[in-house]
Amino acid sequence: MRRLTRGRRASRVTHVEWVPARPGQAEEWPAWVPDWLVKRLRDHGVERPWRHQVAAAELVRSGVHTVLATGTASGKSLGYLLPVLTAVASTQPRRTRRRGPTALYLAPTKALAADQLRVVSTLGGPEVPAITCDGDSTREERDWARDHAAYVLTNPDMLHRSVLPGHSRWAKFLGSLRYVVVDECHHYRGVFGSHVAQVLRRLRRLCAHYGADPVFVLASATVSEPAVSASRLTGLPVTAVTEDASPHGGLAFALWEPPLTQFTGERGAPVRRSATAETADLLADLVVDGVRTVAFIRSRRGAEVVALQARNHVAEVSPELASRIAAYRSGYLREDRRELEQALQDARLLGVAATNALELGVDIAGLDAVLVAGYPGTRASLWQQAGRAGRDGRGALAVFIARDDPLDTYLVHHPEAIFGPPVESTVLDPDNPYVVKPHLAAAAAELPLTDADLDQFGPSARAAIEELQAEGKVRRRPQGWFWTRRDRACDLADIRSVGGEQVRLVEGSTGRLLGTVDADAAHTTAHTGAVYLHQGETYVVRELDLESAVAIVEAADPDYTTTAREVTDIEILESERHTDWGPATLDFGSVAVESRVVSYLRRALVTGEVLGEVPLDLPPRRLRTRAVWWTVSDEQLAEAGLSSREVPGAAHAAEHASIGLLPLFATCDRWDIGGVSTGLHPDTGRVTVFVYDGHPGGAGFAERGYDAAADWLRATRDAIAGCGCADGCPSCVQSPKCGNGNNPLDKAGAVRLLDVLLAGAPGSASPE
Ligand SMILES: Nc1ncnc2c1ncn2[C@@H]1O[C@H](COP(=O)(O)OP(=O)(O)OP(=O)(O)O)[C@@H](O)[C@H]1O
Repeated sequence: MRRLTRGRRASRVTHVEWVPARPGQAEEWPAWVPDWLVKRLRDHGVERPWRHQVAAAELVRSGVHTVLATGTASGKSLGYLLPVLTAVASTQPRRTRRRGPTALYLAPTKALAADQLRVVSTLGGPEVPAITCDGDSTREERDWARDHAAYVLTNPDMLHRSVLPGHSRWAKFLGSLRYVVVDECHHYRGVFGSHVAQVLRRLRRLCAHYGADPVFVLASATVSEPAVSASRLTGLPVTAVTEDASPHGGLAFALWEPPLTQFTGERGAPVRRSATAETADLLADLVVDGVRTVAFIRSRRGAEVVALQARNHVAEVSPELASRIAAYRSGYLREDRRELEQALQDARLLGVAATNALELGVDIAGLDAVLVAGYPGTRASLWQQAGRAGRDGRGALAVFIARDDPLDTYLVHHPEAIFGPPVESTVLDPDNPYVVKPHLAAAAAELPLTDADLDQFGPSARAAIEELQAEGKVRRRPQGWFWTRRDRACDLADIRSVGGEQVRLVEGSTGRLLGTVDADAAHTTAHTGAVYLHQGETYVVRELDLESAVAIVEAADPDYTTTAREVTDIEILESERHTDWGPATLDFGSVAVESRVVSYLRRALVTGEVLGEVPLDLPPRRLRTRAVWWTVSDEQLAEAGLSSREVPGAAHAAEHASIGLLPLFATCDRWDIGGVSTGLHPDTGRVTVFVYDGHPGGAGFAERGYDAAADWLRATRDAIAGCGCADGCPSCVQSPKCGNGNNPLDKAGAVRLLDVLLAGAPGSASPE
């Protein structure tokens, strides 16, 4: 640590948190855990369970829906495996076995389910017949899963497309279902989360039909209010276990802010050295010192650049050492991960630059340091990555290196947001009518939908089923609503997409179909000239043809990235929730948004320097969604000393920074939300700043913004005020996707505007 911060670099470390080593708190095995299971666990080095594992296991065993939200590698799996394996195991000889209780395990990725199968097979042995069932399974494997398995590992996609529509073949399995395990449940957020929430409601309805009422057990990263998110996801009351009793080694966790350079960006704003360049330097230094390090970078291209630069730096000192740095770029293949773990383990490799692909399911012992280049989007991910350091109980180092955006800047200056109690919550809206509707159709195709069923699908279900009826997709008969078409109802919902039409990505030189992208997202990510990342490979879009819904792309290796810029108008349709903050107002409700991509910006990959802006001619898109918005009165503007000429720049700057900071409170990506600000909005008659969900029907992010508004806008104010630049830069108020070229922006005005807004917010000291 000391060596890294020598000389000029000292000022780049904004904070070091010493996380002390903590001994584990073990308990005795619950009396109901069978001896064979205890023996197998002991054989695998688990002498006794940690306290939180027993707490969760007892709750689950007694039939309470439970979410286990403890730290990375705290042994969450064992917390649910104890009761689940105990319940579904059978000691009868296999041939004479009758179908006993079953369990279903859901993972967000196939790779994670495959990894979990190894654990379950090892612990469950012949007593628990287990198998994965996913898109790659053969017919024989699926048949076996249905007819013989006690523990089936799958994913929500497979449930949605195969298991639920074909439920009659799964009748015995579903009728015997005792437990549903939802692993890494913080992944089910935003629109994807809303879809999975509906898939789980369909699952529960079919289980009830076959006479089962399974207990749900969820595992989550540490987030705020895990029980609330888990309840929203499952539609059931859920109890949380959050106290982590597993041991960990000491960790020095440093926060790092790259220095300003002599480069200037848009409107003469100072540019910071890129997180990528800074990370490459740190990785090189650590490797030279023989420190086993993994650097996490958001994009695959970035990971390659970091590995290459680190190798070049190290080669100046020792060419031999340079070959012990690698980029991790082989997707999710398990063999690759195992090879990498092994190479790091036996020190053949000393430095790895990896994407988040490495984040889940890697058990690397003996990692001395972790570098995290840029906030990985959620605090859960940050800890998941940093938590890879020091797994073997020895002291370790983690460094978070800020990129130049408002959230990263805020974090390096506000360590409590990383080390204090979590404020981020896993956000999803199970009642999004755009999501509920296709799932109701799928449910009606599975079994006729009754009035009582509709209640399970939430408050928007009744209107949705009536729409489906008007469209002639379902018909009402005495037993309920039926699906009337010959096509598959489940095809109406693509649970990994946000809805709407799809644009195909076609490689021009080969005619190969690479995949699809939502038409709406195509405007911002697959426009002509865009650098497009697909499964880690880089392509440049030669042409986006919206009429035929095709983007022609070519593999390429450009040394720049692109960012689309759009302009937006917004209309308030209805305010659903309202609060007054003194003379200021805060609302949440439905809005109609019209946006148009007008150009794209090219930025150098390594330095982040702006290379130029290219105009685009794309049609406007319309979106009905939800937004949070605030206004202040004219008297408050006067109090803030803002003249009518200054108001638009102040509001615009506050809007940009608030979009940047919302992901701290709601697990969303900056790209999932948008904003609009105006000095005078026709629907409010006042200066108004909106932040909206970028998906039809909303995704829950704006609502979380409304609920956490005082903390969120206070953090926004502090992020702007705390940035070291003079007049605004990408680290505070400039936004890469601003369609107005970041003009006008008034940094100082934004702080004054937010101050008058927040004066009447809850938790504020009353004005003197
Ligand atoms: N009571 C225990 N005693 C000793 N080792 C344990 C105990 N419980 C779990 N382990 C070990 O700890 C490691 C991490 O466990 P596991 O993968 O279940 O954690 P997790 O919380 O699910 O991790 P992640 O954060 O990656 O989701 C495993 O190698 C497991 O065998």
